[in-house]
Amino acid sequence: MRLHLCAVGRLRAGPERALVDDYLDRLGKTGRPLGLGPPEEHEVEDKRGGGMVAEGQLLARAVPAGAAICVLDERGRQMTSPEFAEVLAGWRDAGRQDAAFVIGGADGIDPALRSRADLAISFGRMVWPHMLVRVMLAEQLYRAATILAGSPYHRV
Ligand SMILES: C[S@@+](CC[C@H](N)C(=O)[O-])C[C@H]1O[C@@H](n2cnc3c(N)ncnc32)[C@H](O)[C@@H]1O
Repeated sequence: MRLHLCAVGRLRAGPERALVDDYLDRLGKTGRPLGLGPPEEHEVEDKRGGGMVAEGQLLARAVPAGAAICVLDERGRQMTSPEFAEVLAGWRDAGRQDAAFVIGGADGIDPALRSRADLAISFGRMVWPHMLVRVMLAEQLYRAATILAGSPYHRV
């Protein structure tokens, strides 16, 4: 199952870019024998000031047809890392070819796209900047792969 990180905004060179690259690289290596990955990033930018709706349309185009969709949203479900790993394994075992993880822009994720999501997850009730959410998502995807691989990276 390919993993797609679909996000508003370009992550330029800097600490967040370096962290995302590192976690996605590790995820690619750990996930391959598990049938997870390779991870791909899809960055979208609406230069016409169309706001959340225009961003939602660009994000929707970045989501592959038939993909399981998980939106990142502070109002979503808070889950443990092993629970998140189980969700991924469940989608993979159900034969999903793609899973897309969607991070919105300053105004959040358009309800039209949100309503198509299989899952909405929250990294807590506080709002985080989208670039930090991308780092946290990359880390949690890598962590999920290590949990499914039985590696000692994740400790309770
Ligand atoms: C700056 S936030 C926008 C918050 C916006 N006010 C809203 O209503 O969604 C940008 C994106 O980061 C993600 N995000 C921010 N905080 C989050 C959290 N606590 N949990 C999950 N995702 C979060 C969401 O995808 C959000 O669309």
